[in-house]
Amino acid sequence: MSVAAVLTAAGSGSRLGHSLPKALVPLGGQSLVVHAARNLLAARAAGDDRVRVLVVTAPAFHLAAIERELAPLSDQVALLVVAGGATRQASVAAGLAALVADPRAEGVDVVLVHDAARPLAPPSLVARVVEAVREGHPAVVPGLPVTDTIKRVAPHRGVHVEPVLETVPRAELRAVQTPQGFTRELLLRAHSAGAAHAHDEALAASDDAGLVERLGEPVWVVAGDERAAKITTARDLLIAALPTESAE
Ligand SMILES: Nc1ccn([C@@H]2O[C@H](COP(=O)(O)OP(=O)(O)OP(=O)(O)O)[C@@H](O)[C@H]2O)c(=O)n1
Ligand SMILES: C[C@](O)(CO)[C@H](O)COP(=O)(O)O
Repeated sequence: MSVAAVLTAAGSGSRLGHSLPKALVPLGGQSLVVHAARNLLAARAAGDDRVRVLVVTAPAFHLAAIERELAPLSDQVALLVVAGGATRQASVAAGLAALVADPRAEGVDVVLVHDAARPLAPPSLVARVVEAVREGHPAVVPGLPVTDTIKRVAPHRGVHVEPVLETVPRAELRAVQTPQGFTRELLLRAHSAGAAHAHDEALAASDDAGLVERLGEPVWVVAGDERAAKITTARDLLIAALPTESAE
């Protein structure tokens, strides 16, 4: 029994507007993908349960660069870098295909899926997700309560003033982060069932738990962590670079 992680790093980072693909953009002297990988590998769930196989999805033209970045970690973990796909879902599917084909993943029964775009997700969050899966929850996501009031609208193309349909009860909402954790069997089944839509951005699932929901299987939420914020824009990168009080 052991844990593997698929670390998605194949996005271009178009909204970040950097000359490098987002995963290779530096933050405090290390690239985002190295931060994310180090935090995954530092996590220790109960019983020294930790990530023993790491599959990283990379932009096809930057495979070698991502491999070079992560090479220093190869003495801590069985490491694989594979080309991603057209969508995040397709990239995760490519990572899972590489995982199941690798003999080093034979004993893996829990798989995490994590975004390099969330480089500062702390090891304690990773361990919390693994432990919730081990406790018998086959699909687990970290989530934070939302602090804004959320309204559902009726968007119409080309119309810049949108009518509100309703205010969604905020107490029921969670903003979901990564890493998300799954039993290997369930994650493979969810991706297999969703494969037909994986390459279409409009139809692909925006997270892996969404594919599990489409199967009709339950998904569970554990407490998220503000440090796991997603870096999407240049402003997010500036905020991530601010000193924090409680580095782990
Ligand atoms: N085809 C894709 C698209 C995204 N990702 C990964 O999925 C995570 C979340 O994606 P996002 O933050 O949207 O990253 P980008 O797609 O790179 O950003 P943008 O949409 O601004 O181009 C990131 O770690 C990204 O590298 C991926 O592996 N393969
Ligand atoms: C997986 C995710 O990070 C959970 O919040 C999010 O759905 C990724 O979305 P993106 O549009 O691919 O950044």
